[in-house]
Amino acid sequence: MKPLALFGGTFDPVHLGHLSVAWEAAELLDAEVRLMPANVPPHKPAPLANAEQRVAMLHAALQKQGRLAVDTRELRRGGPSYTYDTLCELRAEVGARPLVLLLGVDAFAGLPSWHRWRELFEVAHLGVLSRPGVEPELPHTLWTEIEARRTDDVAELHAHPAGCVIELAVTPLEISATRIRELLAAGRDPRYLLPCGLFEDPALLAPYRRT
Ligand SMILES: Nc1ncnc2c1ncn2[C@@H]1O[C@H](COP(=O)(O)OP(=O)(O)OP(=O)(O)O)[C@@H](O)[C@H]1O
Ligand SMILES: O=C(O)c1ccc[n+]([C@@H]2O[C@H](COP(=O)([O-])O)[C@@H](O)[C@H]2O)c1
Repeated sequence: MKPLALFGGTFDPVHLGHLSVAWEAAELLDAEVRLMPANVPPHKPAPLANAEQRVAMLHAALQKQGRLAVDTRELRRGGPSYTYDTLCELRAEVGARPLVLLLGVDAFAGLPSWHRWRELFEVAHLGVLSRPGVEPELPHTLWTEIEARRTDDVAELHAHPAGCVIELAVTPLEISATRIRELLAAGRDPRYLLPCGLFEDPALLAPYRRT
């Protein structure tokens, strides 16, 4: 069964790095991919753009394509966006359909600090996306947990609902939301780091510009 993959993030703002890796993950895994904005990201300062503004940017970014969608369940749930809770909610909806949690290798390295992190593997597979400029040393506890779960065979992810870890070598794009916020705050125009839909309405990038 075609997996459902969730790519969670703060998306403050969504940028071409997010879109490109999500798109390639959809191709590599032959999966339906949803971008899922966090309400309150558990390990980050509060975003500059509020939930409504971040969703508006995601919709503007995802125009004119049919492969990537937005899932706003964490915003509707409110409170801190613990991924384990989200995946359990999804598991109850999709039955035995394979679920894949997509995350960049920087986020993956921090997994042992996540809420109920070892139980994540019971509800989903993990798809770890390479990210340029980020080659973190994985903590020993994480290695131990993933050793027997690693695979490079996508068929394994289609055959089981959860439990595998696959590395996805995606095209490296050294783009971060931090850098984009810095550029916008400095009055610069990061035109080709962001999806063109974000420039269609000046209100979309207003949270990051100094007036
Ligand atoms: N250029 C990129 N290549 C690969 N993965 C990425 C890239 N940018 C973000 N990600 C991944 O996307 C997910 C959501 O990231 P997030 O929304 O925090 O963006 P960010 O650019 O890392 O933001 P910030 O700079 O504010 O920390 C994380 O799993 C992160 O590792
Ligand atoms: O569940 C957790 O404890 C947890 C801790 C840190 C991050 N996450 C999730 O990881 C995703 C990426 O987070 P971030 O901070 O890189 O935007 C986002 O969906 C967060 O909700 C989840």
